[in-house]
Amino acid sequence: MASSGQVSFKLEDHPKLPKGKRIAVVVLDGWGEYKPDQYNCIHVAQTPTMDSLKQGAPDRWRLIRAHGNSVGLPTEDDMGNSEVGHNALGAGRIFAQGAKLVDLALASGKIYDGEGFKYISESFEKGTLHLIGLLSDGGVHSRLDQLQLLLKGASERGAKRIRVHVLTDGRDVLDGSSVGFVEILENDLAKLRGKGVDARIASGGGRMYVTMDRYENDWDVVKRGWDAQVLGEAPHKFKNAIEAVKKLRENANDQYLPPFVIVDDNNKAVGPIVDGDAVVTINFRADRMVMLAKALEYQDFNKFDRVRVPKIRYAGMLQYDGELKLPSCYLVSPPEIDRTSGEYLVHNGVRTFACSETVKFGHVTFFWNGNRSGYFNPQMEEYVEIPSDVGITFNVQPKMKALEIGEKARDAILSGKFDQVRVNIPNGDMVGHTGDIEATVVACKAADEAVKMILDAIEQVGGIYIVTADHGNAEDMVKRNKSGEPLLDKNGDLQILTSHTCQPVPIAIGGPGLAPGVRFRSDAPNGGLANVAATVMNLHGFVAPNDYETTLIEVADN
Ligand SMILES: O=C(O)[C@H](O)COP(=O)(O)O
Ligand SMILES: [Mn+2]
Ligand SMILES: [Mn+2]
Repeated sequence: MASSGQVSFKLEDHPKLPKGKRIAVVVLDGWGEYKPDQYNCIHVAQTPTMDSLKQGAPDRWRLIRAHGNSVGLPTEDDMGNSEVGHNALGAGRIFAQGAKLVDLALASGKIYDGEGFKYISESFEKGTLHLIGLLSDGGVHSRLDQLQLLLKGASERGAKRIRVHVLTDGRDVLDGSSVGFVEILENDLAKLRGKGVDARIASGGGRMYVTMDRYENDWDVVKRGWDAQVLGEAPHKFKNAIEAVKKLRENANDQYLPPFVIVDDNNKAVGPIVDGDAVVTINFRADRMVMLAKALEYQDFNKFDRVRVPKIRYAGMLQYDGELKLPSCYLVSPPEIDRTSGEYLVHNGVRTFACSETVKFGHVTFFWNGNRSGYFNPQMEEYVEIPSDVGITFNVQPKMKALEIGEKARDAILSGKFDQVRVNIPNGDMVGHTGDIEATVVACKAADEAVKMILDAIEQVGGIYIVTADHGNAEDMVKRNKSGEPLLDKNGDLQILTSHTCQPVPIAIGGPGLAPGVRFRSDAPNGGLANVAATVMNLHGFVAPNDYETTLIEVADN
């Protein structure tokens, strides 16, 4: 049996469950369970397939935890997200995630002792330190308090000139909150200036329009950021970032603010990135920083014309891709997510097909495999990416590519070439993030239709399905007070929730191939996403490794 290093990947046979079943693993992105009211788009939408799973078999449907400590986040107030959710689903264990690792490194001061910080600090004497990243307290990609600590720590350790390139959020936090975050940052920078550090905001833009694209869906997004951050060029110029964000918000929401640069009295950008500077991308989460990391680090790069490629010392907050070793320098070591279920299964003869559309493709591949790009074994795996629509907000096309994903999965199941067919269906999440309730209802219906296609195929081949989600989103579209009542803003308008939630997510198993007596255990009430991998391994006829979180199922004797 193949093994890597000291690790044996051989799995024990399950004492009761057979091998060789075709299994569909369906992840509905952003599909939580919440009380049925008009702001619960999953409830409002027609979702007969998901409804039937819930109503049909009480011991084969349950809820599992998908937020906070159950996915390795710092606190129980942290909502789940795709990275930590798919990591837990794929790896079967709970790893302290980037958010937590950065917290610890900042609290202990170890962040400043590492190679990454030493490397960038060589630029502090003569160059500028640039910090680029998402400015919010969402805790999904980055956190404001971490940026604040880093600003303080770097200036105390010799950074004399600092430029911050902000990406406004409104997706993991309320739309409109960007102004407040910029104010807090400006305040901190003013304090640093009081101490003799030349610290300023240099550029900005909304995260979905500037810099934070993912999975190479639209390089123009990264180019817009490059132009502003590196070249100091943008269609909008302001003397002051608070004024910039307030003004640009008149025509766009936080996620989509156009790029701007801050200029001096001579209309000259105050902080382009030049030779000798240091750059840190402050996001800890990988997917939406990898593209910029490539642009900053790669000599050979042809995704857009960089015009000028400054010789910089660049470090990521974390290393974003363990396989590509990108970026090569980083401030905090990423979680070491090893021996994922995907790796075990290919070593045990399970042929795998994984598919989503571009915006979620890396979720069922890269995140699922522990932030690792590529195949474990190309002979055993096929990953299919359906191109996402480009340049639109997904409330315009709420059906997205759900049916295409359903078709690809169906064909893969019927082909007989695969033992596991794994998909992510993005609609509830991607449309939920737009805050458009009507469109999110359409999105949920489309996702449900895709699930039906997959379940029908499983029915035809006598297979097994396992349907779950990575975190909540579409099940609650408003901000609420402690008793669950929707909150209004100062104009009396509903406060729309564009972000994820802390709600649990459903998990259902079934299909004609499910052995009689298989049911969810009643003694794992706190089960979460990390328990799914052992469950899937069981359904493939194997016992999960000892250190995996326990399985959710048992086989009752009939
Ligand atoms: O990156 C995003 O789109 C959001 O910040 C989080 O959404 P995801 O975790 O579902 O990808
Ligand atoms: Mn997600
Ligand atoms: Mn999301």
